[in-house]
Parts: sequence; C-alpha cells; structure tokens
Amino acid sequence: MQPLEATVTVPGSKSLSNRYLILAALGSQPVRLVGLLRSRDTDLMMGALEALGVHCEVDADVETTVTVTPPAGGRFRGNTDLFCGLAGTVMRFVPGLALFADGPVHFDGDEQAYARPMKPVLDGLEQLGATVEYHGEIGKLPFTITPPAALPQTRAHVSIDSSGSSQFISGLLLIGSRLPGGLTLQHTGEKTPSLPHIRMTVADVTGAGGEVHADETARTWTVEPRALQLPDTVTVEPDLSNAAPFLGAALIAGGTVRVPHWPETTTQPGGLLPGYLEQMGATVAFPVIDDVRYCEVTGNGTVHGLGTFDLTAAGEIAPSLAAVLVFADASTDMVGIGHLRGHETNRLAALVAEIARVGGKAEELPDGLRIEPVPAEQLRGADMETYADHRMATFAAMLGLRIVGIKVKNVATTRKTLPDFVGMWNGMLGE
Ligand SMILES: O=C(O)C1=C[C@@H](OP(=O)(O)O)[C@@H](O)[C@H](O)C1
Ligand SMILES: C=C(OP(=O)(O)O)C(=O)O
Repeated sequence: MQPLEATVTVPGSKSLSNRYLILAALGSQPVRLVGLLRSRDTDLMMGALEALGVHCEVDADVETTVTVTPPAGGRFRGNTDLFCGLAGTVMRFVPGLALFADGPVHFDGDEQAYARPMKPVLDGLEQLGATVEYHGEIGKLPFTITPPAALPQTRAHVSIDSSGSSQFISGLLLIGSRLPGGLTLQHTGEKTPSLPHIRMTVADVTGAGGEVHADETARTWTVEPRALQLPDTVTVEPDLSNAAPFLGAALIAGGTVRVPHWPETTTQPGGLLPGYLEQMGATVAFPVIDDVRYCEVTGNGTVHGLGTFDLTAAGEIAPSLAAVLVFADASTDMVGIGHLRGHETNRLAALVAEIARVGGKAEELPDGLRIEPVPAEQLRGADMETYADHRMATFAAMLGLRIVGIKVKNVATTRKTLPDFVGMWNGMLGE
C-alpha cells in the first residue's frame, strides 16, 4: 500500500463531553457545550439526563453545540427509567445524580453491559444513604437506586475498592460537592487504573467552582461542599484516544498522519499517545499552521517492540497500541491493564483471539497482554470479530492496513464514540 499522507479531524472527547454534561446538569444556570461529541455514548448520557428532568437542547444548525439546562432547584426527577447502553461513563457517572432525585431511579443497559463491574460506585452511594436494589446479578446492571430521605449533613466518608475502574472514583467525585458536608473518598485497592481520568474529573469539578484535594499516594480525595457552575460556554477538546487508530496507522502503513487542534496541555490520557508512538519508532512533531496546532506522526514501516510497557495510566488506548505492536520487531508486555477484562468486552481475551485469528502471537498475562513478533508471511486476512466493542473494530481496521483480506464485522459498533469512523478511515486512505 502507498504511504499515508492524511489529515484527520477527530470529534470531541467522550470523557470530557460526558463529564461536562454531568457538571452542567449539577449547576443552576444553562451551559452551552461547543464541540460536544455526538455519538452513542453521549446521546445515551443526554437521554439519561433528560429522563432526570435536565434539558439538553441541540443547536438547530450545529449538532455538536448543545445547551444544557439543569432542573429548577437542582432536584432531579425520580420515578424514572434510564438506559446506559454499554457506556461506562453513563452507568458509573449518572447513579450519583440519583442521590438528588425526588424518587427511585431505575437503570438498565445493553445485555452485554450486565457483565461490567458496577458495585463499588453503588456501594459508595449506599454509604451515602441510598438504597440499591439489584434486579439481576448483585453488583451489576439492571438496578434501582432509591435516594436517601436526607443527605448526610456532616462530611461523608466513603470507602471503596476502585481497582476495577477509575470511573467508580470519578462518579463519586463528580457529585461530592453537592453533599452538604462534602465528601472524603478512600480507595482501598492496591492500584489505581487510569489516574489521568481521575485527574480530569478533579480538574473539571474545579473548573465548575468545586474544590477537591487529592492525595494520590494515600489514595484519598476530599471534596468540599460547593455550588457547582460551569462557565456559560465550554469548548470540548478533540478525543485524543480516538486519534490513536489514525496516528497509529502511520506506523503500520508508513507515511504521515496529522490530527488538528491537538491541545498543548490536556487532562486526557490520549496526551500520552505521541510519546508512546515515538517509543515505537515514529517521528512526532507538533507543527502550528494558521494558528492550528497539529500532532503529526510519521512512520517508516518499522515498529519497535517495547519490552515491558506499563499502560496503567491509559488502558483505553491498549487496543490501538496492540494493533501497532502486532507488526513490531520485538515482543511487548503491556502491563497494568488487567481491568480491561471489564471493559466493553473482555478486551484481553478478545485481543488474544483476534491476533491469533490473523496468525499473530499474543497471550494473556495476569495483568495484561504479551504480543510477540511473527514473520510477515505468517499473517493472513480473516473476518474479524468485534464483540460490540468500538475499540476492537478500530483495532481490526488497523490490522487491515498491512494484512490483505481483513474484514471487520459490525464496524457500526464504532458509533459508540466515533459516529463516522468509516468515513474518516476511508478519507485517511484517500478513498
Ligand atoms: O472516566 C472516563 O472517562 C474513562 C475512564 C477509563 O475507564 P477505566 O478506568 O475503567 O479504564 C477509560 O478506559 C474509559 O474509556 C473512560
Ligand atoms: C473503556 C471504554 O469505555 P467506557 O467509557 O464504556 O468504559 C473505552 O472507550 O475504551
């Protein structure tokens, strides 16, 4: 195939979009969100907020501009049903709002979501006085949250094990400011996955007027009671994790891929991506053209294996990095990502199965994934399973850059966070 020469614009960050939607709902004045991601996960978030009495108005001309108006008096509507799909940010961030509802809130999701861990965040809400009734397996969707008759009036102390997902901590930090005495949150687990995502939550709560003290070594976060209000207008950064399949493509296919509006500083873990790709052999630059800052990644067809590679901070981009590493000259142990077994699908098992399907070599580690090099002639095309997982679909498309005959089943699953993945991919390939 020809070396790539492409500029790819990626839509707004899922993680920032869904945090801003929650924080806007927790305020008292309308907030205009500009550059909001419009995809399945953010539409599910808006649907859940609407069910709670929040008004989300999509601009008639620009569908990525949405004005969020919180309910009068800050009281969410109870006796309502919410649907979370397969969205971790919806199923772990919205339950906290149920504390401030005027009746029980019922949560459901895709059947596949019934496998995702939920219990720590719900245990946290029970420690704050809510009642949780599980309708299926204990600790999983579907469930009903009944708000407490009265919220704790003094500082609330909540203790949970968040080693299964950073989103349990984020979900509680997002609502901590609303508790009359504030919140002290203790994470009892040994490891904290996706710390940048927790720092993002702290930064966004602070940006809405909150006050959070983080002691990451003691794994304790203290949230002061504050009235939250985001600024009138908030602009969402592009999704840097969703840039990974495109920037990674430059290493697999060779050539150059640029992503515009790359922020100089960011709370997104995708900010670590250029450095990771550089370690794998890419040349990375950040040119500014007509006041727009780009991340520009150039590959020459060689990919270096990384030995032991700790991805605890950014497990979300593991599938994209795995696709690049299938073509590496040495093996890589991606570690610190055991919790990917509870993502959209068991991603460690899925990646091992799909790498084997094309003739590659990978195995699960207790805490991650080992990918070993195989001779190019051993790799062969196949119909790739995607497990209703957007990142398994983009992973498979990436393999197709170097392996002839790859077909991606149910590529539409990329709608979870990228509404037009196919158009973007074809655009990058010049098709
Ligand atoms: O808070 C967030 O926006 C996210 C946190 C991470 O979750 P985990 O800590 O469960 O990996 C990440 O993988 C997910 O895509 C988004
Ligand atoms: C883990 C992910 O999503 P979720 O927000 O559903 O947890 C992801 O997008 O890689």
